[in-house]
Amino acid sequence: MTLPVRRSALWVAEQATHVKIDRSAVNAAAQRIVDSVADIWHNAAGFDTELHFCDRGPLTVQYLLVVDALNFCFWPDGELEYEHLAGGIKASVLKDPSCISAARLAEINGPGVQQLLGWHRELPEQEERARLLREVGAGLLQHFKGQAAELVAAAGQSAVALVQLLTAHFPGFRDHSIYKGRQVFFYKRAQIFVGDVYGAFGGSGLGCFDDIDQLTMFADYRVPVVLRLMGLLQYSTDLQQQVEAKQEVASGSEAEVELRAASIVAVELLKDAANAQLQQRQQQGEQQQQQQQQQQQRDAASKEQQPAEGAPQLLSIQLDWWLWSEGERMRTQHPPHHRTRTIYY
Ligand SMILES: Nc1nc2c(c(CN[C@H]3C=C[C@H](O)[C@@H]3O)cn2[C@@H]2O[C@H](COP(=O)(O)O)[C@@H](O)[C@H]2O)c(=O)[nH]1
Repeated sequence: MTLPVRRSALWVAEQATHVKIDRSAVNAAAQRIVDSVADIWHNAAGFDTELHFCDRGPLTVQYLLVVDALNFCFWPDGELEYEHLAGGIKASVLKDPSCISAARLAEINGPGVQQLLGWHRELPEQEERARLLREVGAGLLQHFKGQAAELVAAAGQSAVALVQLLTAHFPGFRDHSIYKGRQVFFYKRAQIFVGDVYGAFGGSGLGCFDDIDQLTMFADYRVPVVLRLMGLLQYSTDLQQQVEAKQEVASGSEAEVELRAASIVAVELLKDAANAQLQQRQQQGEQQQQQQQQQQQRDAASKEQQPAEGAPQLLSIQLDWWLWSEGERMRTQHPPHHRTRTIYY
């Protein structure tokens, strides 16, 4: 089983006119990634357990589904960031774990969402966020005994199956567009939910997925900024002016779809180049070691050149977390991100 995300992103990138991928920048960018791979392993392995509620039990899964049902479009508030979403809901859960029960979610209203986050003013699209949470509560009650952990268990340790269950039962997660007459898929909040469960549980227990490598990066509005600064994405003059002037890029427009698709394809190219460089370093390291051994054992029978043990390979989601963290860290210095009013990212 595979997701339709990569394939449809490639199809868009091949004919994009508003956003181009500069393949000549891939190797240098991959070098930067490989030079900071220790940081990536730390970041990727270490899900941010300070920021998030993380007791490695079913309540953690419930919490992550609520976070990722609301994980979109903070920018109209100007002050609201992802950490306020994740941290605010964590504080509410610590005070009253039943606040995110399916029954409570199925009844929540706009002010109830603001209270769940502990935010000091009305949230952007507050009523829409309440509707999406009611949809999650009703869907969990109807299909999964009210438990997000049951939803994850129903996927049988398959990341792809979990994305399919989410998009089948919860319309708010069906992140797709129609581009030049064809349906193209991003599934950003569905995929990031799987990535978050994987990260929160350290890849074991409810976070164990045999096909986690099938997930793509999460097409948001933060990572494209970083990819463009690394020289991987080039915007048309019109799009560049629109983004820098903080003018909205309409949801479903060709430029918006191309921005998201090019981000997915660029991260795949970056991942493949970085993994090739990691493999090469591993082999060079082994060859140097072997030359030293052969130097010391001049008369020993020459050893069969063993193929390099598979160097640890980077996943798209690990690259995504690193790129996103870079974007978050530098967000006050970076140029503006594109602004699209959407429920998807
Ligand atoms: N591609 C990608 N996009 C991500 C995330 C996350 C949160 N990930 C954390 C969860 C577990 C780990 O600990 C990660 O650190 C949020 N977003 C998106 O960014 C935007 C928010 O930006 P700002 O307004 O600056 O907070 C918005 O579209 C939101 O949906 C990610 O990981 N990758």
